[in-house]
Amino acid sequence: QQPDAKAPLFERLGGLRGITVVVDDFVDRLAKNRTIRANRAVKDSLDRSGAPYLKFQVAQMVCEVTGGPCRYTGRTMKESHAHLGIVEKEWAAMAKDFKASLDRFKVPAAEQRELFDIVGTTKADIVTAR
Ligand code: HEM
Repeated sequence: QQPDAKAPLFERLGGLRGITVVVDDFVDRLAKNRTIRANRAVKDSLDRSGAPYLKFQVAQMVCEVTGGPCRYTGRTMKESHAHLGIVEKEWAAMAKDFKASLDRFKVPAAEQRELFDIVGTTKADIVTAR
């Protein structure tokens, strides 16, 4: 028997402790990423609204969608990204940073895949330009 294999993804990610550590690292990478910062609207928004707010909202969302006890209260993905004109190559850059953060904190491949499948469902609402 492998009881852990059936635990909610939230728990397999280390709960809020694990999730907040990964999200903290991820948002820092994203905010420094050259491909991401080359998008003027994204750069201005990151510089203005700041990482702490984003970290809080993203962690809250990841907690909820992985089966944790949180309730996401932020704006919808469409509302918060449509004005940014995010393109495919910026999504790819984000995905790379995301993986780097998950790797850094040794999240196993299966959990990474599961999490990225969930995150991927937001893509159509986030990548709205070309
Ligand atoms: C290329 C990919 C992405 C970029 C460049 C990006 C950038 C941003 C920026 C700049 C904001 C602040 C918008 C504003 O306040 O004007 C934001 C908000 C947010 N993003 Fe993203 N994002 C990306 C992908 C994602 C993904 C994949 C998720 C999670 C599935 C996500 C979750 C959020 C959340 C929860 C907020 C806060 C919403 C609110 O203000 O209530 N983002 N993002």
